[in-house]
Amino acid sequence: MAPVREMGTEAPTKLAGPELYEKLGRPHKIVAPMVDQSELAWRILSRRYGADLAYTPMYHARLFATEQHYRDANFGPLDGDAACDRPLVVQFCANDPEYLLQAAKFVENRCDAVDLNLGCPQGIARKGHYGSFLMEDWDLVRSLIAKLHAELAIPVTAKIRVYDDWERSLEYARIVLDAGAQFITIHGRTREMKGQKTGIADWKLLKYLRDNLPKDQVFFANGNILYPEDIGRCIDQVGCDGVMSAEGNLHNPGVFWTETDEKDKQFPRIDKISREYFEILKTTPGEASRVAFKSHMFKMLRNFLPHHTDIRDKLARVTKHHTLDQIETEIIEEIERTVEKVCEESKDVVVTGEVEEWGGAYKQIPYWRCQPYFRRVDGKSGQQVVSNLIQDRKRKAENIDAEQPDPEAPKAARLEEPGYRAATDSAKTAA
Ligand SMILES: Cc1cc2nc3c(=O)[nH]c(=O)nc-3n(C[C@H](O)[C@H](O)[C@H](O)COP(=O)(O)O)c2cc1C
Repeated sequence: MAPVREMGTEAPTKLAGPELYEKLGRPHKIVAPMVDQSELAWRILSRRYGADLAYTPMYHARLFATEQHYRDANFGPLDGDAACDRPLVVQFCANDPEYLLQAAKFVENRCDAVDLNLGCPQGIARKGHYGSFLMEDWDLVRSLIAKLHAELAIPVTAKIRVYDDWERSLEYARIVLDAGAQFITIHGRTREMKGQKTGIADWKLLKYLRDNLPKDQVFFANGNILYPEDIGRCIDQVGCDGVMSAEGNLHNPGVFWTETDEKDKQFPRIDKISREYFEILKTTPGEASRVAFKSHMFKMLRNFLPHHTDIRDKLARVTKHHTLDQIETEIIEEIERTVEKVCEESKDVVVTGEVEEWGGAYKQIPYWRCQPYFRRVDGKSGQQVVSNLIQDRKRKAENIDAEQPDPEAPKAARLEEPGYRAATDSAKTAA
């Protein structure tokens, strides 16, 4: 059983949002909660590359409250450790205030706040009636947050999605805050925007919400982060306190590196980052970090693996039965040997394109470095299209090849990743 406060005792006094934000060192680069992906090892790695706050994956409150095995598998002895895993917010999904409180009690001394997931759009959340499917049940949202606000020793926070209707989105955010949430993270996409329909997050709506919520409300924006520069752009455009990234962080932990423009930090070589991540993995106990290994590697190496299919095949064959020694010799060392050789033979330069209408610029990054993922369009990888776009602009600037425009360049506008979507969106707005 989780430790329960004695009947009749006063609700604990705890930090309000602005005080908590100060205490945590005013974090503004935030690792998003990600099921099976924002586990301890990944959080440690992301912090080394600039993240200053991290969220755990979403845990199921009832299972966490009632099943020791579930807790042990997901939240090991070093999770929330003062030396290696703070500041930390632990996220739950829930539809029962009692279970939510019981679950939260287990972690109240091992994190800085507990977050309620109000954004999960997946079928499993519809079935279980949690995440974004509570957007129709504001009374339940209120009672879940209010319960933690009244009875948990640490602050409660919430992460929500938006509605198409801006006023409704604002009303919803106010419900969440009035119930007691101290930080609010707003993912600028609606519940319907998922999978192929992901689309761009709406920073204009996020700005509207920011402007109409209390000035001292701690507000994190989520969505559309491709490159480190996008973090500053988002803070400027939305006026938020911090920026949360999920997919951008998974494909490139360097996305949070804004201190310098060193390419080894912003777009780490995949041999170096694989080694660094693996060394962390060796020191992090618990099932969660081991389970996440393969998926992290596939994402960080996404652009590299099509060039080195032997490594892709070996990685695909990794199972939970592989020992760390086997992983080291079969995968990590193989990547190191291969990238060393490639680097000797190839040009290792990051080329930044012109500033696009959406306010940022695409980059051409060597395939052996971490970089954002662009979905395939018309059989072309997004990265190919980005390269073509940059080359085309360069040629035009140099007045070369004027008669033969690159046939791929116009297709860039049809790519679905955030930057591309932002490009088409702002073009539409301007029109
Ligand atoms: C692999 C993965 C797992 C996710 N799991 C969670 C989760 O546990 N809780 C949550 O609130 N959102 C979750 N999300 C959503 C992200 O936190 C984030 O809101 C969304 O991906 C948009 O941010 P992005 O544009 O930076 O990817 C997940 C996203 C991904 C890609």
